[in-house]
Amino acid sequence: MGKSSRRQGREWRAALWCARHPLVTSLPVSVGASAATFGPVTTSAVAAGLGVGLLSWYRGHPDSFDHLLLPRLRAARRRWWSYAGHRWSRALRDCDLTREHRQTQVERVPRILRVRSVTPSIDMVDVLMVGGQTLRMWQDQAEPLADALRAHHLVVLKIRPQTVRLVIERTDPFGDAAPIDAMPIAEDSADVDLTAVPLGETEFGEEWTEQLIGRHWLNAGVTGSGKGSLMWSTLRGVGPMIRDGLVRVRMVDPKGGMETGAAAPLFFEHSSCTTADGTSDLSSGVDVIESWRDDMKKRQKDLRDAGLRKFTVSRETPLDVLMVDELAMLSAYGDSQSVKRALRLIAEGMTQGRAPGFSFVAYVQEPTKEVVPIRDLFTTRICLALTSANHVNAVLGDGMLEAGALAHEIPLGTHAGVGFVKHEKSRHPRRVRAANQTDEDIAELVRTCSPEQPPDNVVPLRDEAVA
Ligand SMILES: Nc1ncnc2c1ncn2[C@@H]1O[C@H](COP(=O)(O)OP(=O)(O)OP(=O)(O)O)[C@@H](O)[C@H]1O
Repeated sequence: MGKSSRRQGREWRAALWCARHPLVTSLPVSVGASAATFGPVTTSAVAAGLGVGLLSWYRGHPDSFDHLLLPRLRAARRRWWSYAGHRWSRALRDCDLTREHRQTQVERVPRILRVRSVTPSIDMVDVLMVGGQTLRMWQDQAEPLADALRAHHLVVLKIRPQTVRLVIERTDPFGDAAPIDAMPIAEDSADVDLTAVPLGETEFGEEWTEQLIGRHWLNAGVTGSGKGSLMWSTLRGVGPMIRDGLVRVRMVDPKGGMETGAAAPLFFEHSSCTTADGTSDLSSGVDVIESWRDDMKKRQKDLRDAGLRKFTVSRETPLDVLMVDELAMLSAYGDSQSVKRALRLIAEGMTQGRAPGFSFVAYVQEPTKEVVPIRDLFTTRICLALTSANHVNAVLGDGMLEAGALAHEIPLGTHAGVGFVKHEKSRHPRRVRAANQTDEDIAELVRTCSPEQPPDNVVPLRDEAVA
C-alpha cells in the first residue's frame, strides 16, 4: 500500500489522543455525566468532599501523602505544564529533534509516553522517538535541550527500541549550598538510635539517617568524592555507644592507615595492613576480618544455646561493625590468597551476621563486578561521584541510573559528599549529602568517644590499635 500525502483527519487524531490519555479524558466526562445524572449540587458536594479528604490526608499523614500521592501529583503537573503542548514542541524544534513528514510536510514531534517525578528535583520523561532518530542524536542535543527545558542538567538513556528516557535534573539542591557541618555528638548512648544513624541531609533539607543495625552498607565513590565524610559521620553518629562498649568497630584500612590511624583508640581492632617497617601486609587485615567472623560464630552459638533468635545490644553482646576502607585491595587487587580468604570470611559474616548483630561497612573507589563480587549481599548502597555511568547500577542496583541516579555526573570538589542512596526495599534512589568532617571533628570524636578501657568480656585490642 502506497503512502498518502493527506494527513489523518482531526477527529481521528483527537480520538487517538483521548485513547492515549484515558485519565485526562475521563475526568471531565465523569464530572459532566455526574452533573447531568445527579445534578450540579451533588457533584459539587462530592468534589468538595474529595478535596477535604485530600487536604486532611495532606495535613494529617504527611509521610504517606508525600510518598504515595505527591510524586504522582507532581508528575501530572509537570506532564501537563512543563512538558506539554507548544512548550514541548518548541523545545524539541529548537534542538532539531522534530522531523517533517516527507509527504504531508507536517511536523512530527516525538511523543511523551510517561513522566515520573519521584523527587522534586529529578524528572524521568520517556519519549517515543520519531522514525529515523537515534539515541546519539538525542544525546548530542542533551545540553541545548536542558537549556530549552530550563533544567540544570539532562541525560538521555535508551530504555527500549525507539524509546529514550530523559533524566532531567531540574535543580541542583546542593549546588550553591555550603557544606553541611558535622552533627553534634550525642550526649550519651541512650540518645543514639542504631536504626537511624545521622549521616547528613537529604535533598529536601531533612536529616539523612541510615539504619546500621542489621544492615550491610556499600559506600562507593571515586577518590575525592567524600567517602571519608561518610565514614566519619557514621562513627560520629554512634560515638557514645563506642565509648560505652555497645558498638565495637573493627577497622581494616588497606590504604596503610593514613586516615584511620589517628583514630585507632576508637576501634576495637584496627589494621593498617602494613608491617612495622611499613611494607604491605594484607594478611593482618584478613586476621581482623577473621576475628569478626569468629565472634559472629560464637554469638550465634550463644544465642542458639539460650534459645534466642536475635541479639539485643548490650555490653555483653554489642553491635559488631567491620569497616573496610578500600575494599578493592582485599577483594580484587591483593595477593590471591588474602583475597580468597577475605572474600570467604566477609561473605560468611554478611550472610549470617544480621540476626547476631554483625554489620559490614565497605568503602570502594571502583565498584566493578570484579572489585565487589559480593555486592548483592549489601542491603544499603550509597553512591557518591563516579567516573562511569556503568558503575552507577553496579553500586545501586539495576535500573537506578535510569531512575535518576546520575552519580557519574556529580562534579568533584564543589559536590564532595553528594550522592545517591538506595535501600533494599525501595525502588527509588534518594539524593543526599554527607556532613563534612574536619580534622577537628575527627579529633573531637576520638577524644570524647574512645572506650577508656576494653569491656571485661572482650579480647584486648590488637597491637596495631594500641601502637
Ligand atoms: N561531605 C562533604 N562536604 C564537603 N566537602 C567534603 C565532604 N566530604 C569530603 N569533602 C572534601 O572533599 C575532599 C575529599 O574528601 P575525602 O578525602 O573524604 O574523599 P575520599 O572519597 O575519601 O577520597 P579517597 O578515596 O582518595 O580517600 C576533602 O578535601 C574534603 O574536605
